[in-house]
Amino acid sequence: LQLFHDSRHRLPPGPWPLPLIGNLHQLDHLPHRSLARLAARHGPLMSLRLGAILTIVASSPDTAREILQRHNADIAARSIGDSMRACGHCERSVLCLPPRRKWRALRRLGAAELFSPQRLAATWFHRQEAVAGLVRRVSDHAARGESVDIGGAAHAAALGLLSRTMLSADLDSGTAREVSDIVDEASVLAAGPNVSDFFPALAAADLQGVRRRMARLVRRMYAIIDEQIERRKHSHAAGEARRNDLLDVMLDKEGELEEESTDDMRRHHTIRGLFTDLFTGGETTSHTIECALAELLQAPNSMRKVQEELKSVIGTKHQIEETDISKLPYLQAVVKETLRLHPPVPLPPYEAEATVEIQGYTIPKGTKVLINIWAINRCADAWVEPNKFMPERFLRTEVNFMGRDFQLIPFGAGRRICLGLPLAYLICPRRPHHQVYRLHQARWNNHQVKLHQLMSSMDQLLVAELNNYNKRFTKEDDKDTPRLNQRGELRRTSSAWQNCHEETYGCPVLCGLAPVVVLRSFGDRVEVFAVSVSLFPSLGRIQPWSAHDLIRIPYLTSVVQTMAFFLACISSLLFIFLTTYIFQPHLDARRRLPPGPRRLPVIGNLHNMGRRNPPHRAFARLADCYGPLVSVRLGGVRAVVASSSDAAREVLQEHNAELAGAAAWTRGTRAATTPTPSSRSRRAASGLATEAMLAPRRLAELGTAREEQARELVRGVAEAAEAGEPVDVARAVFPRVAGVLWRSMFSEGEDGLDAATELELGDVVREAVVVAAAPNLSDYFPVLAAADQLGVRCRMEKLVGWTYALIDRPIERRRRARAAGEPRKGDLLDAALDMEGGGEVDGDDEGWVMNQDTMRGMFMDLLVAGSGSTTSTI
Ligand code: HEM
Repeated sequence: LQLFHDSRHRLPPGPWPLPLIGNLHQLDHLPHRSLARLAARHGPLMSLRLGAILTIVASSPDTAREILQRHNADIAARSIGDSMRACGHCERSVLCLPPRRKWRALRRLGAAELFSPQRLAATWFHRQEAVAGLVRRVSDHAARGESVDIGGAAHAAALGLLSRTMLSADLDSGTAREVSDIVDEASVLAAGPNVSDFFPALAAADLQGVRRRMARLVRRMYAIIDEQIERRKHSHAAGEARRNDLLDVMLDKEGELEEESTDDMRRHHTIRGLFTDLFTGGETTSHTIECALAELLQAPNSMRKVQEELKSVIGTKHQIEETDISKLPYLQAVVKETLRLHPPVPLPPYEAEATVEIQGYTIPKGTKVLINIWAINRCADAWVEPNKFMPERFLRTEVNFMGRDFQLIPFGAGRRICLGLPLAYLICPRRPHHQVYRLHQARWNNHQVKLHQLMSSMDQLLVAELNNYNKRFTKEDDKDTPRLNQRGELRRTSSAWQNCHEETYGCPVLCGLAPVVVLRSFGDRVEVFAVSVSLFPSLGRIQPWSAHDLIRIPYLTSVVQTMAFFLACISSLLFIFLTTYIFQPHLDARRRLPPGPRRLPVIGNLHNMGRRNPPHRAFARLADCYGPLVSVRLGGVRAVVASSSDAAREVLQEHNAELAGAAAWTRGTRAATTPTPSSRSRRAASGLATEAMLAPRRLAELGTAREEQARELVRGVAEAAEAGEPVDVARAVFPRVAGVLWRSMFSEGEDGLDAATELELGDVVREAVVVAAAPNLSDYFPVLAAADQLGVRCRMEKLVGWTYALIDRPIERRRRARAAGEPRKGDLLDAALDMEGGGEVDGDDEGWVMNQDTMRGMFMDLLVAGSGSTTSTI
């Protein structure tokens, strides 16, 4: 139904979604790449359904400009992943907050206290120290001929730098390691696919446990930040000098930024939120440094040019100043080219806060909007050989990443452009050049840099996971099984493996959905490939996984397994549903039912009903073949049709006591607001109606009103006939009949029901008759009734609601008149009000009470049944 709903909007083009999963099957472990491939086929503004979420993806500089510049006022809110809701973090995170007062205040604070030119100038020595420490570490390793985990070292240095800038102090080594681990794990959790993000209705269940794991990390991070806050408060209390850093400023402004709270999770929540975001920002910087070095190691020419530039500008100087950066154009070009090819945030997610039109297409309010920075930065129209690492391209162009040139937006653009851009701008160019310079001096042999050592420290987690797979899927005592050790190196346990060039692991679990990990060894070099065998064809192909991609294996698996679990649940339900309907005809055949046509599985005899003829005619034809008492199966409902006077007498006279219940198949149209009438309450209501409305005395009293209505009807028809116009008899008769019934029930004339309302009442009652008589899937398959696929109950509810509101008016007026002591009118309404509160409550479902609801139901039934049948007779 959602897909049907989408097709009615003028959405941008996109791949055809499957029911339930939408286009999820077309995404693989690197969604920005899969989306870029799809965009090449469907265009730079593309719509998809990711599970239940309508998503628009912008993949070209022009579409990004439209969204982040022209429509930025309407598309500036974040689409928040479920993991970010852990411990309410999204309510205090500048990353997630909607673009309103608090978000503006936090951004202003960050911009003024951390990233303003004055602040950055005042804190240059912190950066100098952090970089010097990193360089020392790298050169020590290099001097000893040891390999270095550059990602881990760069991340530690970035965190050190951030803590010095925010807290004017280093975190102790244990805490720094813990923060680094938390940030690593949190980034993986937040970036990994999560079923809750694609099916928000399931979010409460947190099926993959992502929110739970994130909550543990957030709580730990908040505890570390709280510790720093407490320390600072003690130092203030002890009269130590203020440091005027971000923490001091935020403590001063805490009163303005948050309400006082005694709740432990809400204390200092603004400081906790902002500091957590800023610590997380450090990861992007180390990722960039790592990628720049990885690219340089694979491009000897570029490496040589950087080294020569450094030699000529820096010479024998041991320390490099920030002012030197402007004299190093080639190094700057290397950083820009790295950010172009490897943006650390490739798909920032937004949400449309209003419906907007872009390039003639509609983006409805509430849609998720993804800016595919990865695809935009590689746009073939903007760049020559877009996938090649060519820093030289930036020596010839003024293009910059400050958010104005939309062909290069690694930091995003518009109102939500990266908050840390000024800092990142200063530290990114410095680090690679320090490292390259030192590596060169120490004659570091780049053969020693193994692929996995360039991974960030996140890969430890992956290695543990891979080992888990190995343990689970291979025999523990199998000596031939190569294992990855904790440092990510392959342990070769036998000579057989030494000679083997390819080995495959994995075993099919749950519908064959487990990943198969393939390790290839070429002499010294190890490459890791993964193949995922799944129900989804696009996941089934073999894909080479680079070191960076490797981390995604467990996450891809978890989402695929969760999806598989759901598919298994849904297919089981479908299986039960189908088998029930398939076997029902066989069960029927074993009972001594009246004769009837052969039933088909699932639909039973629905096909015998014909598409055009009304059911009574179809049943009459069946009676000609099978006799006056025919048994049929209408979907899931068994029915017996009586078609002769004898059969009717047996049903309506002899067995009337047992066969007087309402047909089961009226369930689908029964509006939720209508109380289910028990047979006793129905009997009571019909007794009341016969006595108070249809008694000869009462009918005689209303004779004049009926005659007046008939005269008006004839007058209307005659006028139309004179003018030569056709007359819709049903439309003319319905309001008259409904009007007569209204007067009989409530004794109200023009004063109670004016001509316009009478006409509307006629239309509503007429529509209710049509809706109730139309075929409805819910009547034939009661298990589907809750879903109301054809929307029949929903339509009926609207009509019933309108009529109930109308019926309430005379009831209210009469209550007031009776309270004021006005004389009784002796009509059905008076009789019903006399009985109010009375009834027969005997505990079982046969009990009933006369109350407002019973009255509404009774009056509505009389209106629909009375006017429907009378009009069709006329
Ligand atoms: C190479 C370094 C970095 C890159 C490439 C980068 C990239 C990005 C990108 C693409 C966004 C999303 C922008 C959008 O939604 O349009 C972002 C947001 C953000 N970044 Fe960075 N970033 C880097 C470094 C940093 C650093 C060092 C910090 C802080 C210490 C930081 C803090 C933030 C914050 C707080 C936001 C959220 C802004 C908001 O939603 O209002 N970033 N970054």
